[in-house]
Amino acid sequence: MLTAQHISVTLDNRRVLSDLSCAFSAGEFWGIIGQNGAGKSTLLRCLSGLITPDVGQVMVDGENMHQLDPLSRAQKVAYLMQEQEPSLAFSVYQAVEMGRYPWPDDPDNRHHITEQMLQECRIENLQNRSILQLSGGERRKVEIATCLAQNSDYLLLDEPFNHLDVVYQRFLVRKLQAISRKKSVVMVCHDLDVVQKYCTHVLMLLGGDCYLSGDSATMLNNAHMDKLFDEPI
Ligand SMILES: Nc1ncnc2c1ncn2[C@@H]1O[C@H](COP(=O)(O)OP(=O)(O)OP(=O)(O)O)[C@@H](O)[C@H]1O
Repeated sequence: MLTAQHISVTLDNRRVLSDLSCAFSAGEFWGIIGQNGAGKSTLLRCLSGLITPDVGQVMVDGENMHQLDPLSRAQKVAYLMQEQEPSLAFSVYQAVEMGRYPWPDDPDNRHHITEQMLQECRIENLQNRSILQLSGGERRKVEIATCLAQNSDYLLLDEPFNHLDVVYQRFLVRKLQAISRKKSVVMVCHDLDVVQKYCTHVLMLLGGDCYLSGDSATMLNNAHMDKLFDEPI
């Protein structure tokens, strides 16, 4: 289980998250929703171990996330950032292969998994291209394939559908749903229809120390939506 226990985060002297607790288990597909600036990405950064909360802790399978070495952490948790700007001219194949860095693969196995991921994510036609020369959607597909190649138990995805066409969005959400039957998938998503249709659980960040979480059937009602967005949607 991946848990945040009473975490508070301050950035630039502003309290962004306050006394937030949540828990994510295998077999669950979580949608994190909230207004712009509510702290969704900050929470994912905390859960991934990239930033340390001022108060509280993040635990993964009984261990303190911030006491794990980077490789052990990456074996547990894969994190797709909201936006990533590549600066080095790796090929698509090399970029996806890097997802395997936490694991001591032999070269054949690494090659096999990389090829498989390129195919599964429908990007084998891009494999020799430089990641610097891809369109926004193509690059997003590569970032997703890299994340999935990591094969971690917990997938943290910040707006994974950014830049993707509608067909690929539908393909991806179904893929994430299938993955979530064995692992834990936690995604920040602004598309409430997608969250309603596919997520088993929802975490709503309402600002300050106010948040709600539970199964999506209970959470996604009009009263909660009005609270979340301060006006009817
Ligand atoms: N590095 C930083 N330094 C200072 N403030 C930051 C930093 N990163 C984020 N913030 C602030 O923290 C708050 C939460 O940001 P965060 O990116 O977590 O929000 P979000 O809910 O993911 O928003 P969005 O839906 O717009 O992506 C915002 O007010 C933002 O301006």
